[in-house]
Amino acid sequence: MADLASLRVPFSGCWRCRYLLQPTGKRRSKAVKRKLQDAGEEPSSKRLTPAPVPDIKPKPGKGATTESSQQKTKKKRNSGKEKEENPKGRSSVKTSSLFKNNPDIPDIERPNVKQLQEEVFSSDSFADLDLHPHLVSTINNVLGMARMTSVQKMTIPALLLGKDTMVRSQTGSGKTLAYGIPVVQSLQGVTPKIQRSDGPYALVLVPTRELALQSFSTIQKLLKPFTWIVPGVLMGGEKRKSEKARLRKGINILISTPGRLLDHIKSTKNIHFRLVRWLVVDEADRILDLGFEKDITAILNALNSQCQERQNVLLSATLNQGVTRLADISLHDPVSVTVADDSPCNEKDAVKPEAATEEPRSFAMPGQLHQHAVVVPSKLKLVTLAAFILGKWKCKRKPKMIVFFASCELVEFHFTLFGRVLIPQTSKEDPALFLRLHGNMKQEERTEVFEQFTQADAGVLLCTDVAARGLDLPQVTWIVQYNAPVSAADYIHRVGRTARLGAQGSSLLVLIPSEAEYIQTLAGHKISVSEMKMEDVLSGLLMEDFLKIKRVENKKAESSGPQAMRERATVLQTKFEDYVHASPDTALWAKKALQSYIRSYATYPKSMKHIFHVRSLHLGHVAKSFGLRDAPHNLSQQLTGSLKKQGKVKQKRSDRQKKPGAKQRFSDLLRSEFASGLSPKAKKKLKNSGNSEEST
Ligand SMILES: Nc1ncnc2c1ncn2[C@@H]1O[C@H](COP(=O)(O)OP(=O)(O)OP(=O)(O)O)[C@@H](O)[C@H]1O
Repeated sequence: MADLASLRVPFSGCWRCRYLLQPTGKRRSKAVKRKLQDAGEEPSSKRLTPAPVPDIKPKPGKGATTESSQQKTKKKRNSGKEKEENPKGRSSVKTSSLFKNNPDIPDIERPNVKQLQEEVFSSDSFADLDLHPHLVSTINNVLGMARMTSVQKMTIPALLLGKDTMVRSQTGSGKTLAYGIPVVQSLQGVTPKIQRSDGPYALVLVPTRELALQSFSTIQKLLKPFTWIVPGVLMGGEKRKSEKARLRKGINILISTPGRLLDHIKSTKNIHFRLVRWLVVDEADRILDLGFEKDITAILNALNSQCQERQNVLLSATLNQGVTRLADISLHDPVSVTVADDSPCNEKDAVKPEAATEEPRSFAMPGQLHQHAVVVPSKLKLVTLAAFILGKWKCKRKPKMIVFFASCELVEFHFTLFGRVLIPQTSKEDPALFLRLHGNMKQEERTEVFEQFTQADAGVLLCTDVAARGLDLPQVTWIVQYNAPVSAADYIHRVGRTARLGAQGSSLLVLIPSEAEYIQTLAGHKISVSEMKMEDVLSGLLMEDFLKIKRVENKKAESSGPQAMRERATVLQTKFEDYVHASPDTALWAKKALQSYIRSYATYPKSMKHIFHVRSLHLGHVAKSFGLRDAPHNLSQQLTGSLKKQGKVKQKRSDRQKKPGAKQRFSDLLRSEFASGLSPKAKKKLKNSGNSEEST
């Protein structure tokens, strides 16, 4: 695949079981349901006349030949696929219906919850604090800030008193300065004056490289009048050698990701923590969770063995009382700063062991954030996302949008697919910035993309959760979650990339019908999401001329309304499918992306499996959202094969004999996917009824 990094692109419980186990005709819930088909149209499963389809020529080449032979075989057994005779009498399109045999979309009622709100700004100015006048003037003149935010007003005095502090306040409320200002204020007053060669006085841990760079930049600005204090950043992906050299020269405020810091602790002689007075753990719930446990324990051991007296600060928008459980952080008589508190705990509870397991029920959400969810059948997911992006790009004010995916592979797939399929169709005069960011990219590229998106007025950033925490990307207008997050906390951090510091922002969560219950889960955390109708998103396609169907002159009137919208969605889907099936390589590439999706789906925590379970997925339908015309039949082998390659399914022979291993489990999982939960008997019945999986 060509590297497209720099492309500029112009431009629910039992219900689920019923859907999987019953033929389409019987999929009729008693609950009030909305149909995809509008009232004027015959029910999809009964429609006999083929729907009008676009005039798209198959791509030439090997893949096209393969595809057409596949299609020939399909024709015999397939009653559900649409085809159309073009004027010359040739069958031109072979796209299965996007709008047939989909599960019903459950009605979503906006949950009646009152979100926790914070007052973002206080009425106090930085000059009201007992800060060095040069620091105040730097805040006022270099950073351009006069008033403190609420979290700053509450946190800075506590930290200036030397207290250990746990800080929770909503995303985009100014927590970086809430710790940055007291650190700088205290270090500028150290006598004798700090020397570069002294090494670290403050250690700031953050979860990602981009956040490390961002926090470094803020601290650097604050240090403008105090040139003798040297800040520095360590992060994976950079040359170790140059970092070692910088460490040797001396860094007084050290900002690092845990992994990289541990790397240096193990391998760099010149790193010591003898003078450390501050330990700041930003996004502490993330850093102190299981993923970083080993690293963080080793770092804290190194710290504890060298410095006894230090002030500890933990911060996050989703800080919970359990964060100190996994790490040996001995907070001494800590102050708990919570700007909007809904938890039953009071300040003292913050350190009580029994309170440590308690998850706050809810977290504050930005007041100007408008949250939406759209429920879309799997088959229509891809076109809906494309329609949403295209629709927003047509608006007068171009969007600055972040789209979250579950894995690096998914980001790469959609980045390339959208780039290749949408670029040639959109205006050259109005090119959109289309970027991607994920953990498998080289650091230079990550930094470049981060800076490019930061500076852009408009653009679409496709990314993983690497961009979910802490990043302060200015003027982001839309957050799209194409794959649901694994926790409410992750949801909050993702949407928190917009509507920062009182600004307006919107978010869209894309769910398939079996995931609709997730909206109630969010409501349990006092997160209120309103429904956006799929049809409204798809109707944006009516503005796209490149999706217009070329009709035979005088033969048929231009369709309008829902019918036209469906036709255009089908044209767009066909374009994606044509690209994916243009060669065996692209088809394999799409299958791998599909594998990645299924793998990521299997990683939802146990507590969420009733909503997100691979068995709820209909592989044939999901395949469509990867531009694949049918469910790949060798996916199981490919998946286990690739896992084996990665060494993830290595087992001793004796173990394999004892119990089914990862390979077997994955294989079972996917076999159930192929069967969509159907026993061979039920499958036969379904086939006889004319609703075989292949026809969906
Ligand atoms: N007192 C202030 N006045 C004006 N702007 C401020 C003030 N304090 C911080 N900001 C700005 O607000 C934005 C958000 O700040 P910051 O990134 O520190 O938020 P955060 O609370 O750490 O967010 P998250 O929880 O997402 O990490 C930044 O652009 C920052 O420069």
